[in-house]
Amino acid sequence: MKITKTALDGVLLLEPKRFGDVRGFFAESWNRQTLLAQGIDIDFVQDNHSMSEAAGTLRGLHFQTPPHAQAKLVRCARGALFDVAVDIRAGSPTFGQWVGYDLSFENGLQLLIPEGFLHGFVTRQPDTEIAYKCTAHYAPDCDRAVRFDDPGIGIDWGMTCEPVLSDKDAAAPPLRAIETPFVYGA
Ligand SMILES: Cc1cn([C@H]2C[C@H](O)[C@@H](COP(=O)(O)OP(=O)(O)O[C@H]3O[C@H](C)C(=O)[C@H](O)[C@H]3O)O2)c(=O)[nH]c1=O
Repeated sequence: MKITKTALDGVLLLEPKRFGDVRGFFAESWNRQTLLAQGIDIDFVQDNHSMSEAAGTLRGLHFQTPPHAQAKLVRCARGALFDVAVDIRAGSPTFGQWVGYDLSFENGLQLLIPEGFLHGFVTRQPDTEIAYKCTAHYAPDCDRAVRFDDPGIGIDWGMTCEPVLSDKDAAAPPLRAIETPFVYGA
């Protein structure tokens, strides 16, 4: 498992080893001991899987508030997507800053996103499927959204057309308008 730090403290890019043979490949998409051996002590309670039919479908920017805040391990099970994390930890030197990575079935890359970050992605191919593990269960009352095109964050989604959005995401407020209950280093 190759692990690469990103510009946001705590957000990591993971590359599981693929064992190829005449049939295709095998990879461990998550192994608690493998990550623990590299100092990452994390366990998950829920797996999510969504499929987006159109290229240019954008889901996010989302997070859950404590006590149901979620860390996520994100991968692309089919197709390709651009995955984004935004630091919303009060006091963080990178508060409001973002990182984005191309995750695809082909490259097998994963993004590990701790609590205290917004998460969103835009698909690059039709029928793209995302699979991600969460450290806390879904809690609708704690589910929050921030608008994907918040000029205060300034994410370059690499889009050439208007995204396909849920009504919730289309109506999401800017980051400055919501309470961000996370503290850097807590
Ligand atoms: C997230 C979630 C949703 N749902 C139900 C609630 C709705 O009836 C339906 C669609 O939910 P939503 O529109 O919030 O789904 P996404 O827009 O894909 O949201 C997710 O996308 C971003 C990128 C994330 O990182 C979060 O996991 C999550 O916010 O699934 C559940 O039953 N359990 C869940 O954990």
